[in-house]
Amino acid sequence: MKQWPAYQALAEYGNEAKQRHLASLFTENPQRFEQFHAKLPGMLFDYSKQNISAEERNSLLELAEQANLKQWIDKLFAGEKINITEDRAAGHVFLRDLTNPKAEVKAEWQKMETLVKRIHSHQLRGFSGKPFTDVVNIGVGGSDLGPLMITHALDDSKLADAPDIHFVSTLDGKQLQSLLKTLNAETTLFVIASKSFTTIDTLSLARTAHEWISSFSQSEQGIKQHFIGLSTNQAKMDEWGLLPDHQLLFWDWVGGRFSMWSTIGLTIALQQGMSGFYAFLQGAHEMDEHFRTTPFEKNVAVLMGLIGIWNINLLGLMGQAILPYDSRMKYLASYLEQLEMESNGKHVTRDGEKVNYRTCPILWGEVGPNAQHAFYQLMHQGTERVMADFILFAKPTDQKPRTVYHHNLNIANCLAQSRALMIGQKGENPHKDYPGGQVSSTILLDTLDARHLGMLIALYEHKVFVQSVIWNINPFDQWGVELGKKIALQILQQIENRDLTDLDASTQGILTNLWKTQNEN
Ligand SMILES: O=P(O)(O)OC[C@H]1O[C@](O)(CO)[C@@H](O)[C@@H]1O
Repeated sequence: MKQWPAYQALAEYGNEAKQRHLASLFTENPQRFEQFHAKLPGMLFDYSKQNISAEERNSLLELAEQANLKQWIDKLFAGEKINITEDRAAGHVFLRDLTNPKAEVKAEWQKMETLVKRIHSHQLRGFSGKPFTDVVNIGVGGSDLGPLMITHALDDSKLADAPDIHFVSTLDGKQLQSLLKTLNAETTLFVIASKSFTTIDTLSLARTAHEWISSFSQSEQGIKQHFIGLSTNQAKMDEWGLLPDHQLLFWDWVGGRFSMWSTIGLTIALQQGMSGFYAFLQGAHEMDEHFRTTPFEKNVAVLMGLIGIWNINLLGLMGQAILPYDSRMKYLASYLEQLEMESNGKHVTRDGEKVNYRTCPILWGEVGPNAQHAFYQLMHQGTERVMADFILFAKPTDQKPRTVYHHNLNIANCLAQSRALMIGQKGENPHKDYPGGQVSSTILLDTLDARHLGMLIALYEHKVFVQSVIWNINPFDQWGVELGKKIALQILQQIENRDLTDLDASTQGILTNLWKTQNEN
C-alpha cells in the first residue's frame, strides 16, 4: 500500500486531519451532506460525519486507481482464481446472478426448491408419519451466522406453512441440550450444514441429534428422514448416511463466510419460501452490479472501503462499531465480525511478505438502542478513537400510532448519537465534557426485507474486498483458524489419557486443578 504515490500525499493529509475537529468541517461547509453521500435505489450512504475533506477523498480515489482496484473487481467477477493460497475463485457473486446462473447452480436451486416444497406441503414426514414443525440448523461460522442473522431479521414475514427455525452451533452441547427439551422428536428435522463436513463442532452435535432421534425410533429409514445435509463434500455426506435426495451441494469456490447465498441458505428458503430467498439473492445482485459498474466516486462499496483505509491507516483508528437501529438485526455484528476479521485479519501480503501497515480493525457491535446503555460511554468520553456504522431503516413496519411513535423514537436516538459523537459538548466540569470528533457513517435502507438485507450484506462483502486490494492481502482464506483446531484434538486425546506430556506449565496447571475438582465431585 505504501508504495503507491497517492499514499505519500495521504500520509501528509492524515497528519493535518488529526489536528482538526470533525465538527469544523460542517461549520466550514454547509454543502457537506450534499458532497459526502452516495445513493443507489433502496439505500443511502452518508459519510459526511467522517473526518475527511474533498482533497483527501480524491487522494484515496487515486490510491484505489494505483492499486488497480478496477482490475481486481474485474478478476472477481470474471471468476479468476484470486484465492491464491487455496487455488480457487471466490464465486459468491455468481450465486446471485439469477438471470445467468451456472448450470450446476441451477440444478441445485431446483433440488432445494423440491425439498422446500416437500417440507411445506408435509410430504416429507418423520419416523412416525407426522409432518415437520421444527427445523434445527446445526453448523458453525459461515454455516450458521448468515442464515441465523437473516432468519432472525425476517421472522415477522415468515410463511404461514413454514416450520419454526432454530440454530445450534456450540460444541459444548448446552445449546442443543436445552433446545431438545423444547422439541418433539417426531416432528423435528435437522439440517447439518458444513462446507467441509469435517468440522468437529458440527459433526459432534449432529451425532448427538442422531442419538436423540434414535432413542425414539427403531426404524433406520424413519430416522434418516430427520436429517438433511448441506455441503461441498458429497462423499462425507454419503458416509454419514444422508439420503441422496436429502443432500444439497455447493462448491469449493464458495467461501464458508460467503456461503449463505448457496444451499447453506436452506433455512432462509424454508422460512421465506424460494421467492423470498431469490429476493435476497436479487438484492445482493443489485449491489454487485452497483459495485462492478459505478465510477469509484459514486460507488458506495468503494467509498466505504476507502474511508476505512483512511481511518485505519492514516488516522490510526482500530475499533469499528456496528450499530443497527433495529432489534431484528441482533446478529448483524456477529455475522460481520466473521466476515471482516476472518477475511482481512491477515499480516502478510499476497506474496507472503509481512505487511508494514495495519489491516483489519477490531469489530464489535450491538443493537444501537441497547448499546447506548452499555458501551457508548467509551465512545463519548473514553480514550479510544473509534469509527462507527449506524444502520437505519426508513419505513415503520406499519402505520399504527404506537408503531410510528417507537419508530420515530428509534430514528431520533440514532441521529442523536451520531450527532453527539460528532459535535461533542463543553461541560461545566471535565467529567461532563464530551470531546466529540468520533467519526461515523450512516447507512439508511428503505425498509427491512429480504432484498434490502441482500444489498446490505453484499455491500459489506465488497467493502472487505476493496480493503483487501489496498492492503494487498488475500481475503478469501483463513489459515489462522487451523492451529487451534489441531491443538484441541491433541489436548482432547491427552485429557482422555490423563496425560500432561509436553504441555506448557499453564495448560498443565489448569488441567491438574480441573481434574482435582472433577474428582472431588
Ligand atoms: O462449514 P464448515 O466446513 O463446517 O466450517 C465452518 C467454519 O469454520 C471455519 O473454517 C473456521 O474455523 C470457517 O471459515 C467456516 O465458516
